[in-house]
Amino acid sequence: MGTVGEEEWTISEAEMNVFKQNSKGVKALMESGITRIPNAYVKPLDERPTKLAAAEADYLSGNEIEIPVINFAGFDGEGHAQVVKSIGEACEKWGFFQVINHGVPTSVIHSVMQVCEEFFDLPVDEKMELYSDDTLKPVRFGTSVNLSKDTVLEWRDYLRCPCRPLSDFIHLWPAKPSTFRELTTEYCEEIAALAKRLCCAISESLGLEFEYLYEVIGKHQQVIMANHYPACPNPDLTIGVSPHSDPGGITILLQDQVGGLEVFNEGRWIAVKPLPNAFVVNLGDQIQFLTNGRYKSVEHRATVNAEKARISIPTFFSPQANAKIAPIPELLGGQPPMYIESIFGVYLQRYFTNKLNRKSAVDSVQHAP
Ligand SMILES: O=C(O)CCC(=O)C(=O)O
Ligand SMILES: [Fe+2]
Repeated sequence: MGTVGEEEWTISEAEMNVFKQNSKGVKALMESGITRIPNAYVKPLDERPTKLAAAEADYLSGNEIEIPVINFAGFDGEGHAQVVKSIGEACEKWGFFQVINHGVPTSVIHSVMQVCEEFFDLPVDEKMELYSDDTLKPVRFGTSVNLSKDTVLEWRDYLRCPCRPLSDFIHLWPAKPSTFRELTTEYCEEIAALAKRLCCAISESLGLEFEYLYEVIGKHQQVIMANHYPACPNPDLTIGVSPHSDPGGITILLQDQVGGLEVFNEGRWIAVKPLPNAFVVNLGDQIQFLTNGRYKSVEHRATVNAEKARISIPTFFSPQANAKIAPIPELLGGQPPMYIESIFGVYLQRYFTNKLNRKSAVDSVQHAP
């Protein structure tokens, strides 16, 4: 271990080698002569993931606060109204929930997790064939968030694969592991079916036509990401993914059992406890705009871990690039719209060409008070 100080983190050569092995993107940067890497991951004090006192106290007392867990089994039967009600409450209070008994086969879940793990385990050179630091390139292997804007790097590598229309993208997906395309396609189809049902449930909870949000969000862009957070020599000084809200419509995230995802709620960071085979569902910025702020996109972040690498696999569902997004008139309830109309593709481009910065993108389309 190197010397860990409050403000500075000097690392030994051995640790340096860990950096190089762990982050393939960083390896590429170093080879290109960038020298700021040794301290590149050390966040300023106020951006380190120290939990706020209240949340710490809850952990210690065993009185853990948890995001809602929705049992989706009742959705197609007698429990329908109750499921819709619980989802509505979770969206309103949290913007985040976990879903169990969701109908996606366990075998499909295990296969995609495994094949993503195998992808990250491939030799560096093979992954580097897909490497790009251009955040507008659809299929890519990358590191951190936006290397042209990040002042401190984030401790993660990722693989991004758009899925719709599949024929436009599948040939660009990783060819190795050899089962990647087949298993990921199967997973994408299952997740798409779940996304449709969730969009319908959320629409119903708002009193909208059943397929309203499916039509605007659920049936258009679908992008699967696999995030890989290597074990980190000093997890308190850095972060896997900085606080942000997702820019799109809804996100359905699969995570392994390591843990690290945290949600900002009532001024505290709440850990999302991994549940086997469950999905974490969260609302993106477009839902906040469409509902005039009744349902909000919620900030979340991923912390890293000293012992274990972690994988999370979010799938993002978003409107068409040319969709005009504005508060739905029937949800205004006599209030003025809080957001100006925006074109989703323009919003997204702005989001991805800037540094991840909490909810600053949302502010950009907010009406002045
Ligand atoms: O790894 C996680 O749990 C969160 C990842 C995330 O928020 C994202 O990729 O947008
Ligand atoms: Fe996210």
